[in-house]
Amino acid sequence: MAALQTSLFDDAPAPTLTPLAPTRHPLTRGAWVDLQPGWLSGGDEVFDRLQRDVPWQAERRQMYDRVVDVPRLTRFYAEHEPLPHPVITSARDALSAHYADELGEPFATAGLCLYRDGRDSVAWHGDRIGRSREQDTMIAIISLGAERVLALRPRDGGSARRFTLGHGDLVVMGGSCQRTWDHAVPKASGVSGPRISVQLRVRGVR
Ligand SMILES: O=C(O)CCC(=O)C(=O)O
Ligand SMILES: [Fe+2]
Repeated sequence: MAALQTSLFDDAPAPTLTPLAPTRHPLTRGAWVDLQPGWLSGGDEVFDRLQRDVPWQAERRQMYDRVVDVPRLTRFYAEHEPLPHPVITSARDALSAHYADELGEPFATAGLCLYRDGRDSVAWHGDRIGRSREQDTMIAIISLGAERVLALRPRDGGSARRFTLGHGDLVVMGGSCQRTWDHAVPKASGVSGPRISVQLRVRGVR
């Protein structure tokens, strides 16, 4: 019965993307981070739907000569695959339009990650599978749910930066960031609630 299916979210405010006006934080070596806290409002409904509907999978990742469990759940949406919430499509299109001149191509794929609590994390890495190994690119992330830190550190040494991402915040890593810096979401002992990260990337970059 349709009425029953929607009733769970009937009282929730509709998800809304506010106009894009991120603040740029330059890093070293032509890397930068754009931030817009609270870009998505009404994200509770989005979080609940994604947590419930996405076919989450345990992640295995090749690291050196071993395959290890990465402590978080993920789901990758390839280009043209239907996305699990319409607001992700709207966000992808708004970001593609906003960054068109600078990026030169649209955002195409969506990687979703579920950090079940503060014990889930992702270790230091750059998204260097594909063209991003040699070329500048952008990775846009919408953060939902529990506040977590996105840490960044230059690969050639130097001091790390930490950006706290809250519910509905947008962060875009750009310029040389994937090649010259690494990033991580460290374990957070005080965090008991879940976080969902939605990462938008261009074709051929992971
Ligand atoms: O959780 C995040 O916001 C970052 C995830 C990430 O860096 C990745 O999956 O490549
Ligand atoms: Fe990453």
